[in-house]
Order: sequence, then structure tokens, then C-alpha cells
Amino acid sequence: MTGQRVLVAYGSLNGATAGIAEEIAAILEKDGLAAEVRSAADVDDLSAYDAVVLGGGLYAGRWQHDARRFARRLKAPLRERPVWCFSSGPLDASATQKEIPPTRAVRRAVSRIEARGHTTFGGRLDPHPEGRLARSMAKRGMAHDWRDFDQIRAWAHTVATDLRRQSRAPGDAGPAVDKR
Ligand SMILES: Cc1cc2nc3c(=O)[nH]c(=O)nc-3n(C[C@H](O)[C@H](O)[C@H](O)COP(=O)(O)O)c2cc1C
Repeated sequence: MTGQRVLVAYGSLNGATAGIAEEIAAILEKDGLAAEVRSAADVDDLSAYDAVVLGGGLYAGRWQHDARRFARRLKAPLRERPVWCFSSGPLDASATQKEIPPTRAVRRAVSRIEARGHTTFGGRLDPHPEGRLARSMAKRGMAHDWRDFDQIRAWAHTVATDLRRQSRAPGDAGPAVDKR
């Protein structure tokens, strides 16, 4: 056990990104970290966490509102901790086939909070989603789950490995401390 506490925060309109966050947290726990999954909208204090994973569903090239706001509101404490980000978006197999770079808007958020990494996972369009545009997309036959859970688990293992390596590194100052 490393004893490190990791927040897995998500911005999700229709649950796909929340499901990815749950899976990531399950892997982090399996790998000996203490992970907690929360909606990004419900978190305003990071002092209980040593590291953060932040994910957002993509809507018109931007993270869902709660993830965007989280990155803005908590910019300072995020910069004091190791952070990894992910997007859940493409409604096809592209995210399984190749590494998809963050959109321009997401790249800006990722760099603002000095995250250590970002990856894009396939998305899911619910058959009965929130939002008029989403419903019309579902009616046109686009409702499908493109999330690749093997890929998600593999990525979560790399995050756990990085965190554990860091906590063991010689001369390491240990988990981040909230200096506010
Ligand atoms: C109106 C709408 C716009 C979307 N825009 C994008 C987009 O710009 N890029 C992308 O990769 N996926 C896009 N998607 C797919 C969603 O990102 C995908 O369904 C995601 O998994 C939804 O996450 P959520 O269920 O957590 O909200 C869009 C979906 C909808 C319904």
C-alpha cells in the first residue's frame, strides 16, 4: 500500500464518463491506492487528496461544463498535485485504434493545471440521452457504447504505476500538501 489518496473527478452529462471514472478508480484501488470517485461539480476542496484524475465528456470539442469549471476553480491546488486527465468522446472505434490528442480547448485546460498526461477514450451515446441534439443523434442510429474497458484499465494501471514510483523515488517530498 502506498497510502496515497486519489480523487477521480468527472464531468458527465449522460453517464459514460462517470462509468469510465468508476472503472479507473477500481483499478487504482486494486493497485493499492485509495481512490474516490466524485462528480467534479461536487468538489471544492482537494486537501484530502494527494493526486487527481480528471475526466470530461466531449461536447462540441469541449469538456462537459462541470469538468471545465473544476479545472478553472481548482487550478491552484491542482497544480500542487500530480494530475492526469482523460476525455470521453469519439462515437466510433478511433480511440481504440490510435492515440487521439486532446482538443484545443482540452489542451488548454490540461496545460493550465499542469497535468502529467491526457488520453482520449471512446464515448457512449445513450439510447435515451439528455439534450435535444443528443436525442436526434440517437434517433439517427448513433446510440452505441464505444468505450474500450481494456484500454481504460491499461491506462489506469499506468497512472497507478507512476504514482507508486513517485512515492518511492529517493529524495521525494512525499504526497502533495495543500499550501493554501
Ligand atoms: C451533442 C453532442 C456533441 C458531441 N460532441 C463531441 C465532440 O465534439 N467530440 C467527440 O469526440 N465526441 C462528441 N460527442 C460524443 C460524447 O462525447 C460521448 O457520447 C461521451 O461519451 C458522452 O459522455 P457523457 O455520457 O459522460 O456525457 C458528442 C455527443 C453529443 C450528444
